[in-house]
Amino acid sequence: MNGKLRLVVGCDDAGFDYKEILKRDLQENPGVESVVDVGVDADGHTAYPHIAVEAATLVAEGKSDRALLICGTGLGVAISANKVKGIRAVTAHDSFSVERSVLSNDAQVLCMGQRVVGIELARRLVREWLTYTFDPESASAAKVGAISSYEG
Ligand SMILES: O=C(CO)[C@H](O)COP(=O)(O)O
Repeated sequence: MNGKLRLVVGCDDAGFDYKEILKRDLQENPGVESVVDVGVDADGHTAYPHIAVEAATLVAEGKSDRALLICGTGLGVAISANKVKGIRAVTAHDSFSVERSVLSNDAQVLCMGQRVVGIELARRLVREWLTYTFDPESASAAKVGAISSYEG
């Protein structure tokens, strides 16, 4: 990695508007190398679990560094992404949780709900999210390792 992030974005039809806005922000962010969009598109109706698992799989396979997923609440996409081995997906709508999702949990997937959070806060939180990097030497690392130890 050259220090820039390879990202994947995805949503269901309830999260489409935010996904498009946040994708544009990410494409213009100098810290971002690439943004892959796994849908849905404007007239797409794929259910959120399929989109979330596709995005999370790209991360688990090392093809993307992180994923940003949007549905109505941010809950279903997180539950679904967490079915992919090695993935730690969180729903977060506040600054502290977004920070700790990376620094405490080494979460690679951030999920938000278009029906829950205002767009300007969502845009700010995504900007902040990009600035954090997990420290594998931190005290949190052993706890993240303990999470992984419970995976099959
Ligand atoms: O928010 C969702 C899932 O967590 C999704 O956008 C809507 O799901 P539904 O309430 O089952 O339609």
